Amino acid sequence: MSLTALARPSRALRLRLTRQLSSFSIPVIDFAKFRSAESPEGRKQTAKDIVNAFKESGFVYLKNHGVTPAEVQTVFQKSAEFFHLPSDVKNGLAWEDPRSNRGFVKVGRERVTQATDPAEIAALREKAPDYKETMEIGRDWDSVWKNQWPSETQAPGFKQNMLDFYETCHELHVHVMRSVAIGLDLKEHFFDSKIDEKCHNLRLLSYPAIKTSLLKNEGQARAGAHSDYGTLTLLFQDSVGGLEVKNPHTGEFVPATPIPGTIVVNVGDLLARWSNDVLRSTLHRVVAPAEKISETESLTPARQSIAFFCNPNFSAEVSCLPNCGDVAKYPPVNTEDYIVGRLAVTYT
Ligand SMILES: O=C(O)CCC(=O)C(=O)O
Ligand SMILES: [Fe+2]
Repeated sequence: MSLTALARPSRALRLRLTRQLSSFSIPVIDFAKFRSAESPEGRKQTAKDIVNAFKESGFVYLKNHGVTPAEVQTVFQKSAEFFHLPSDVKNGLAWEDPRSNRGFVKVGRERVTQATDPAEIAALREKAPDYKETMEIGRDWDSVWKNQWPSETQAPGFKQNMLDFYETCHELHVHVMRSVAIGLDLKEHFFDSKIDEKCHNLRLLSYPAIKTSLLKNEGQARAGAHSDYGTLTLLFQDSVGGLEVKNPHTGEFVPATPIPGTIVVNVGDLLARWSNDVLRSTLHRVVAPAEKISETESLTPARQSIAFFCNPNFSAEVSCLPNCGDVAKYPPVNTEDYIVGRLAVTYT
């Protein structure tokens, strides 16, 4: 056999590799098979499917997840009402501190990115801020940090709905983390005591309508390419579209098209680190939706989404999990130090 033949993979192998690289997909997983626990085999298989998807793309769509359509609809409605409040009311509830990470963030204050140099991030924010408004909500009983609620007259029912939704999302996080534990051949309840203090962040997002041409400037997007920071993100999107996920093999961004009734669930950086990069925290961004709106100057329609960023307990130390390789790639890190550090550089 010639040396060239040795160095060059066979045509069949090349074809197989090309197919693997281009077959990046975000699977739809029926979570009822896990949550309703009808058969142990069904649960185990679902857990394996979720973990395999988290290894491959870092993203899944969950259907039959247990969060009712009525609850999601109400939260979208209350969120829309909130963003319609006058600017001075919203600005009176302004986000102030990464340690609190609560309150209203107006267009231009955040620039999510993978850059780590504060000067570089500040320059990016100046040139191409994220074109979105958000409202950040944390656990409501924190002894130090307080949520920035609008009054009941300004936003009737807002607070209670958000608090209920916070609990619902926390519960779902516990179930999905149990599936991750099983999928990684850990004990089902391995994560329970490390994620029970509800140190999460409920983020309401509103992307105003914008001339599509403005989103075409270099580096500009509704939300720039970034990864999330915690364990998992539960993302509820409306039907507008625009979320894209980066295929780690090809560098291409692939649309995560909205599928009614599903939740997009993705792995965050802390879970990737916990798993020694066995699970993948994948870059994603929000751009103008794929379809062209009109021939001349097109307007990208307003979009709403709701992200629930799940975190380990802030006191939890994140260090290489069992069954995730012999050599830890990262030193242990304290959850709060890590999350607050990441938040501190993305906001102005
Ligand atoms: O709005 C979306 O679809 C995604 C938002 C997002 O990725 C984020 O806020 O981290
Ligand atoms: Fe994100």
